[in-house]
This record gives sequence, structure tokens and C-alpha cells, in this order.
Amino acid sequence: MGHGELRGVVALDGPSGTGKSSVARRLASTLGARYLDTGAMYRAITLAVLRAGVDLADPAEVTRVARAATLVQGTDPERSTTHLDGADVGVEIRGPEVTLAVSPVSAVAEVRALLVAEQRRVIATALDDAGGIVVEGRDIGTVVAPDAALKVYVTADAEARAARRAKQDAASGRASTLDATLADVQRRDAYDSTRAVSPLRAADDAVVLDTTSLDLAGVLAALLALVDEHGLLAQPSGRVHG
Ligand SMILES: Nc1ncnc2c1ncn2[C@@H]1O[C@H](COP(=O)(O)OP(=O)(O)O)[C@@H](O)[C@H]1O
Ligand SMILES: Nc1ccn([C@@H]2O[C@H](COP(=O)(O)OP(=O)(O)O)[C@@H](O)[C@H]2O)c(=O)n1
Repeated sequence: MGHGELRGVVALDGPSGTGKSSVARRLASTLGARYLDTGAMYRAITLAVLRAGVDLADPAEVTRVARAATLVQGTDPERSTTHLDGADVGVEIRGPEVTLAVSPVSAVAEVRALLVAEQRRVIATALDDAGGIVVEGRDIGTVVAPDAALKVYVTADAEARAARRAKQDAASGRASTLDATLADVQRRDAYDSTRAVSPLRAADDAVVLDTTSLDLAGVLAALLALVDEHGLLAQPSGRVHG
């Protein structure tokens, strides 16, 4: 069934394991739109910082590495790619070393300023090229795209989120216990929600969507309904996406 094409920006924010990435990608794909994974960008900068071997607690050093890095985040929902200094780092940025270090790197104000500027540039290009984009992260509705046509704050109980993450880790060959995964999820949520710069929070005008008892199809259906209710669907234009 045709759903029409997305017009404008859909901002999805929320903590880890709520289903943002999976469903943002599907939503964009279904609606002929672009998709931006901002978490992948913070992860790639974190990888650069780890490779450089600088002290994570030294914001000036972290900023220096971030400024020197060349980051290209693709927006094709069928194949979301992340290139750091010309190399594909899509697998490495999901590893435990990066996951452990990403919150402190993301808390550095200059790193956020650099990435927010790049994210706004990518969003503007995508709107010109495709008419619509689904952007996913922690501060999209509050900071990156405060004028987004639809903002959704995606939540789920920490236990449900940890169970999803543990299952995902097992599927990709990374052994992890549920307890350790729950601790990791809670640690990262606490860090992201309490940092001084752009903490994780729902925008005042965001719709809150609790995915605890929904499967992915249910979450996608709920989002499609919201997009439609907000009048963001246009008939396909025959535009060539490239
Ligand atoms: N509603 C859901 N029901 C079942 N599994 C889900 C649901 N949402 C996400 N998942 C699974 O949980 C894992 C984490 O989802 P992901 O989209 O990466 O979350 P986020 O981007 O919010 O961290 C993935 O393996 C995904 O398939
Ligand atoms: N817009 C964003 C996106 C991610 N992040 C940071 O990047 C980390 C990784 O984001 P992610 O979306 O890849 O995390 P997962 O929920 O997929 O594990 C988060 O824990 C935040 O610290 C951020 O600060 N702002």
C-alpha cells in the first residue's frame, strides 16, 4: 500500500533501546524519505578519540580530535553508512569500547556544536533533495531541529530496553548478560539525561510514545498514524531519489 511521501522533518528522541534506529529507518524507507542516525556520528567521533589515545576527561583534547576528523554520515535508510577519515566504521562504532566512551565524549560542548552544525546541514540538503527526513537521537526536537514538523519522544521500561539490547548483542556475536546490559543502559541514560549541554529530555511539544508493550510493527504503525495526523504526507511526486 502506498503511504505517500514524507514532507518535512520527523524528530525521534529517547533513551537507548527504545527502537528509535530500527523504526526511524523503516519509517523513512516507507515514506521515501532520508534517515539521519545522529548517534552514529557521536559514536564515530568517539572512535576517533579512542584511536588518538587522548584523555576522555580532557575536553580540549577531545575537541581537537573531533575538529580534525572527517565524518560523513549517509542518509539512505536502506543502507545507513558512517565514514571516518574515508573508511567505513559502521561495525566498529557499535563495539563495547565505543559504547562505553560515547557518553562522556558527547557531553563535550564543542563536540556537540560541531556535530549539530553538520546535522543541520545534512537535514537541509535532504529536505532539498527528497522533501523529508527522519532524524533520530537525543536532542533533535530540543536543539538540532526545534522546528520539526513532528517530534516524538520514544520511551520503554529499562528492563524491556535491556532485554532488546542483550538479544541484539547476542545476534551480532557479542556476549553480554542481561544484568550487565541493564546496568549499561541505565548508566548511559543517567549520563545523557544529566549532562549540562543538551541533556536527553522530551521537547515540550513532543508526543510521548511508550514502546514497552509494542512490537516493531506496532511502533511503526503508531508513527505512521502520527505522521498522517500531522498532515505530513504528500502524494508521490515521481521525484528521483539519488
Ligand atoms: N518494539 C520493539 N519490540 C521488539 N524489539 C524491539 C523493539 N524496538 C526495538 N527492538 C529491538 O531492540 C534493539 C534495539 O533497537 P534500536 O532500534 O537500536 O533502539 P535505539 O535506536 O532506540 O537504541 C534492536 O535489536 C531492535 O530490533
Ligand atoms: N543526538 C544525539 C545522539 C546520540 N548522543 C550520544 O550518543 C550515544 C549513542 O547514541 P546511539 O543512538 O547510537 O545509542 P543507542 O541507543 O543506539 O545505543 C548516546 O548514549 C548519547 O550519549 C547524543 O548525545 N546526542
